[in-house]
Amino acid sequence: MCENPMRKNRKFYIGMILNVVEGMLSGFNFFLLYEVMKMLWIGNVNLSSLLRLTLLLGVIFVLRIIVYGIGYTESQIGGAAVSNQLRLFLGDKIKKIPLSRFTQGQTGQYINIITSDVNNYEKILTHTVGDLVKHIAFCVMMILFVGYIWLPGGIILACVELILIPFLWLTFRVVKKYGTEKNKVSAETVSSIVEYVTGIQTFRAYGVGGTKNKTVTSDMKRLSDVSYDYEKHGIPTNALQCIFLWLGLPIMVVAASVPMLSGKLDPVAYLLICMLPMLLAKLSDSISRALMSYKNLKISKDKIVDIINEPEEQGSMEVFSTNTHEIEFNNVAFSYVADEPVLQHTSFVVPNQKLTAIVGDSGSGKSTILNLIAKYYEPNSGTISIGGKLINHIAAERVLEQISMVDQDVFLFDDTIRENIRHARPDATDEEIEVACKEANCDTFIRKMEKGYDTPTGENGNLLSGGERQRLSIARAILKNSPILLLDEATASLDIENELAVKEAIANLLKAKKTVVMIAHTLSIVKNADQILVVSGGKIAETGTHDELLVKGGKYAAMWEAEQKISK
Ligand SMILES: Nc1ncnc2c1ncn2[C@@H]1O[C@H](COP(=O)(O)OP(=O)(O)OP(=O)(O)O)[C@@H](O)[C@H]1O
Repeated sequence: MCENPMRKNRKFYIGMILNVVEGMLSGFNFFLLYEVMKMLWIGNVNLSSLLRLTLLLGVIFVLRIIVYGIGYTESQIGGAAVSNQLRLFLGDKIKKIPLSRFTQGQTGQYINIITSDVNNYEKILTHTVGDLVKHIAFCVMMILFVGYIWLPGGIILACVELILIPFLWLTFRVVKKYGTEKNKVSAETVSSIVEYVTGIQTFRAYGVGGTKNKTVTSDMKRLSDVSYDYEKHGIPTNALQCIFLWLGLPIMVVAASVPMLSGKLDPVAYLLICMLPMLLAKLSDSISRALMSYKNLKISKDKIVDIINEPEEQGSMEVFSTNTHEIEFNNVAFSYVADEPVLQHTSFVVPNQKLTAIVGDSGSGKSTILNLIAKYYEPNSGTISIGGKLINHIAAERVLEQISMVDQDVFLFDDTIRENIRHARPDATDEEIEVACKEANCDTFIRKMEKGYDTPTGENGNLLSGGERQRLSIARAILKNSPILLLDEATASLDIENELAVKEAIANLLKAKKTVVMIAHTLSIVKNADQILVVSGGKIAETGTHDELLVKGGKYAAMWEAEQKISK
């Protein structure tokens, strides 16, 4: 991966140089036009010199087409290559940003930056900058031409151009203030739209879809308000700027009339230099618009730079391997949100190749413990070690190589069943995938499907039932065959048939000798665990086997009793 993903390439610079050349060639036409008009005015029309000038105009025209064609193609290819390299970089970068960033309402911002901001940046490279340098080159040629035929006229035009500076400064202030706000609100709107589309089923079920969805509608209203504000504050400056730029015309008409009347300026030159302020005003307007959109698009560039500079997950990328795989929490404290502790002074040991179950009230921090083992998050204090080695200095990617995770939210890619399972071990053969599926109790339902293992799962597996998705994730864990297994048992929401199939699949998964940490939502499933941790109030309240905990008569015993009453 390149060091600076926004680095421009040779093609881009060639495109820019050719844009300047094209602008200058356009301006060169004035010199030739002037000569033709002079010839006509004097009445000294000579066929050979007329043909010579026409030929020159033709050559310039052809040259312009060639330069434009090559310049346009080069800047398009160059700009697109830069944005492509940028997209690949950002895709890789997202992988390294700590997971906690994605749970702080930043998802919409990331989506907005990677999609629309990168598109905007591509537009700067492929269009805005090219148009800008071309217009500026044309403008300079026009001023030089007027200066060539009447020096004070060139100075007048250059001064009129300088009027642009204070107006551009004012416009940039508006763009900075309202453009940045618009970009921020736009990112928030994307977040709420993503949430809306993801949860459309729930929204419909509760009749809060469409305009009744307050979050989406209020975000859209805010976006429309901030867009309006942005335009509203830009219009007066633009209008004033246009008026001042057009002042060049009367000034030139009056100023140039003096040398024209005294015979120092020929009427053809007078006519031409009186017409050019109009063209210059139009051109200056285009320059100002291009600069404004450059400034606007630069907001997108700054947002991309923010992602590029985001701190990455730290940790050694060296292979993480240990002889044993016991897991130890030593005085761990953790909170998702500052000052709202989820775990405090949490210490326990998960023995090597034994089954440890975690039970506790909803929201007590069970899943958080698994998230910390998998290094999805870092503890605020305390240490976590695997096989006697601290994991805080190891890259999450390396730790995760030792872990298989089966949890309640099964994520499936919009791909075939076979390829979805292969993600667990990319070099697995088709036979190995099928063996894993048999163990995970999914081979039968897969084979019943028309395309078998080549059946698409749909976006996030929406063509499969909850139980089928769970079993596919168990198949992934079996295929990965890693020494540590983190399991969030969640069969409560399944129908009886699926529940039995998933439970059988889990039993098969547990047959292999592994260090297993399993969150159990029903206690009957953990009766035979080697160790049970009871989480309560952000701490490990009790530890022991099922029998030991019943004898203790504490929280576990009370939970067991309650469950027995319900199941009677
Ligand atoms: N990403 C997050 N951002 C902020 N708070 C979170 C996040 N995830 C969980 N929490 C909070 O942390 C606490 C512990 O959550 P956790 O998911 O670990 O509980 P749990 O015991 O696994 O619950 P359950 O049994 O219901 O799945 C809860 O109060 C929850 O609201």
